Amino acid sequence: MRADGVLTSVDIESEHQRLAREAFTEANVPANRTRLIAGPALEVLPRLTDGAYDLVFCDGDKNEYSDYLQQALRLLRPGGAVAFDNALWHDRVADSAQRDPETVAIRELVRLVREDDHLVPALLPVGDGLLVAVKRAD
Ligand SMILES: C[S@@+](CC[C@H](N)C(=O)[O-])C[C@H]1O[C@@H](n2cnc3c(N)ncnc32)[C@H](O)[C@@H]1O
Repeated sequence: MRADGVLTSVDIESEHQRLAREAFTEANVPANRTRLIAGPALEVLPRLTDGAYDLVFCDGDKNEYSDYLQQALRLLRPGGAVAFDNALWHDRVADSAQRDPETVAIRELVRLVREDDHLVPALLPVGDGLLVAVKRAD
C-alpha cells in the first residue's frame, strides 16, 4: 500500500469489522489508514468514489461476484486490479457436473472477466484460486 494509502473494508458482519479493527490496532496500523464499513457490499460499494481505488479484493458472497465486478470496474483507477478469492471453488468450477449456485456464479464471473476487453486477467492456482484482472489504462 502507498504511504498515504487507505484500506477500505466492507463487511456485512459488524463483529468481523470489530475483530479487524482489533487486528489493525495490534499491528500498529494508524487509525487513519483504515476505513471499516459495516453493511451489505451491494449497498455500500455503489456509495464509494469512482476511480479512487488501486485494488479491489472480493471475498464476500459468491453469488454476488458478478455484481462486485461491475462495481470494481467503476471503483478502480486505470491500471488498478480486481481480485476474487475462491475462483476455483474447491475444484467445482472446472467440473461441469457441478451446478450449485455458488459454482455457477463463479463460472459466470470468470466468463465476464474473460470477455471484457478492458481487463487483463490471470487465474492464480494459489489456495482456492485467485482470479486477478488489471483494468487497462486505455
Ligand atoms: C470468507 S470471509 C473473508 C475472509 C477474509 N478474506 C480472510 O482471508 O480472512 C467472507 C466475509 O464476507 C462477509 N460477507 C458475506 N456476505 C457479504 C455481503 N453480502 N456483503 C458484505 N460482506 C459479506 C462475511 O461476513 C465474511 O466476513
